[in-house]
Amino acid sequence: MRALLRVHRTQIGIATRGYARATRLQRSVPAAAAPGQEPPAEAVHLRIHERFYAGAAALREHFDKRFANPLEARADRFCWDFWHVENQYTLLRTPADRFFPRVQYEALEDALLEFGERQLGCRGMSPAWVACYVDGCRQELHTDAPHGPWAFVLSLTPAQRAFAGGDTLLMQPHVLNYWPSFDPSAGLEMKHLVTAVEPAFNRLIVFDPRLPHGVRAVEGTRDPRRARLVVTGWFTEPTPFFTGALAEGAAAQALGEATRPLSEELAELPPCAGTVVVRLRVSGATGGVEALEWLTDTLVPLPAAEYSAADARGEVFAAIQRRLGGARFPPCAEGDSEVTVPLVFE
Ligand SMILES: O=C(O)CCC(=O)C(=O)O
Ligand SMILES: [Fe+2]
Repeated sequence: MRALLRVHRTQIGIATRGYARATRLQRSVPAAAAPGQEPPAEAVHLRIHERFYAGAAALREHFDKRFANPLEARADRFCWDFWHVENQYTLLRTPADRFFPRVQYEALEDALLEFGERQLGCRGMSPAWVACYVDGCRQELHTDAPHGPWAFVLSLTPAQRAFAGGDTLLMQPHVLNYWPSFDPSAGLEMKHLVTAVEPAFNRLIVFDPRLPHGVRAVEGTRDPRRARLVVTGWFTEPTPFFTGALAEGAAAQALGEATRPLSEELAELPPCAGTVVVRLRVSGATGGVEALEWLTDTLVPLPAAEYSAADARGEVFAAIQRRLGGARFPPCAEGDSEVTVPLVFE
């Protein structure tokens, strides 16, 4: 057994935040996860969801109408900020809530919020941008670490692409920890260092904005109607929430009793940074946790002399599994519940 020497700045995001009852999600409780589901072997920093939004074509139509005739000086064409930071960002952008009609924007925001809550344990999102990339527009590598645990990019780019470039570029995690796996016999090229995701229409990309990322320069069209068009923002406020039969106060108290010792235990484990979201399936009959479902995991071990990266993650996940898997909620005759718990390590 290794000695657990290091104390680090682990913080469980639940200590300071309110509990949320996600009533509107109750109808969509998914099938039970397998009991004792194994923790993820590796962090996942990028998720891609095709055909994300049922209203994507209507958003596109709104854009197309506004820019249909370049000879028409409609007031609502005058909306873009040409955002240029030398050698860093060049694009057209405008706040999405002012660009789209209110009802359309709110429906999009609802879909994103529901996704964020259900899939990422995030209850909020930043105000979204609409961004348009004509010839020469790009974003050079950067990170958006403070903005929230996940960035999103929803593409409204025409399916028939009239330009080259425009991919979202995300540095592969191994590049940030290069030397342990360095192989002097192998050369590496762009595709080995960076993951490129094309802006396919209605594709939602969700990624860990701590990883250096950017947008490959668009080449080939100066027409906004044929350009790369995306809605972007960040999911924020990782907060526990529950669905099902449990009463809010009882759930909060029981969860607190499990997370307090977990927090203390994690503070003694090797330092890690990232967000782990786990969903507990709670039996109404017994109040016990029947299954843990690992929703997301961007946990990266920080260098610690006495731990390998795999050991560090293993210890952390074992502690979470033990403490949260052993949580006891009050039995509840009305049925089962789900408790979604984001754990923020910083
Ligand atoms: O549009 C993209 O693919 C990425 C956007 C981005 O990284 C940003 O706006 O900070
Ligand atoms: Fe970014």
